[in-house]
Amino acid sequence: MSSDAAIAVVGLRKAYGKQQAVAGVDLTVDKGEVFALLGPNGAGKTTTVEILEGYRRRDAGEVSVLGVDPARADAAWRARIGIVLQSTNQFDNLRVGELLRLFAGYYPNADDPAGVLERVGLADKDRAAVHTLSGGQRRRLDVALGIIGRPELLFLDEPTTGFDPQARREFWALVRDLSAAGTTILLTTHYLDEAEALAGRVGVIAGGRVVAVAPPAELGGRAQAAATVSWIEPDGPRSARTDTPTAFVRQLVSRFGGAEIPGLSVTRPTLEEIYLDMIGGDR
Ligand SMILES: Nc1ncnc2c1ncn2[C@@H]1O[C@H](COP(=O)(O)OP(=O)(O)OP(=O)(O)O)[C@@H](O)[C@H]1O
Repeated sequence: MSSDAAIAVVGLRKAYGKQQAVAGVDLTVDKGEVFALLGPNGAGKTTTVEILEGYRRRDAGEVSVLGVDPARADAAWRARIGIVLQSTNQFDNLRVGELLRLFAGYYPNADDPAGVLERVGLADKDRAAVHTLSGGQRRRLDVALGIIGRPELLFLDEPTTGFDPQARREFWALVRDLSAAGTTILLTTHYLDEAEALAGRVGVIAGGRVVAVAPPAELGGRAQAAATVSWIEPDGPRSARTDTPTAFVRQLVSRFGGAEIPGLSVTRPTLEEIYLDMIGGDR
């Protein structure tokens, strides 16, 4: 397996009784990459990620995470990865800053708790009890707990569920900062715009297998897909699908005598359309 890979998976399989949750996943995530795992409910994303995190045993396959098999990982390896877990209410009675300082104590090279609270937008909640946080604030605290140990590799499982639009944008900026600082990030999300905004590559899992891996702009031949040109004629709106939108628009321009073409737009299929096409057979 390549030494440049933060995560390398070959032939991963896991069944729960008769249910084959992961049916031969191959996956490589390079160091420094932001990789988004997409897939419908029940596709096998969480099972795959939990195996990578060392929380679940696999039935078969080779797995290397930061050069170590997570099934045999120790505390030193665990300190190098960060996991943003779904919230638990185990620490509800602690104060936000107190909880973060407690977690910082578990890591050999922890970040500054006050600085981390600032970065996740919770600086003013240092003394608030955890149970008083809103859903979105609680999720930001989960992120703070995931990054306090300065992880080399960060797992983010549906990190922005419950965020308002502004909080999502702020979170995206935080992910970009972490990425710019060299953190490798494996993200699972159901938000296609999130994958498109953050990920260098996306992998689509369906039926326990990776069915496609590509940069978001190229997934499923998106970059080459036919374009739709839309405009408005005096008697109503028109649209046309074409492989040569530039030539098509040139013709329109000459037909409109060089004047502005009302309502003109040229669009390609969205990532969501391509994705829904791709998983269509699995729903
Ligand atoms: N602990 C378990 N016991 C039995 N079956 C399980 C268990 N965990 C997951 N499964 C099954 O394995 C399959 C894959 O589940 P998994 O949670 O990995 O999917 P997912 O892609 O993360 O889905 P979602 O998007 O809904 O989170 C599903 O059919 C699920 O019902």
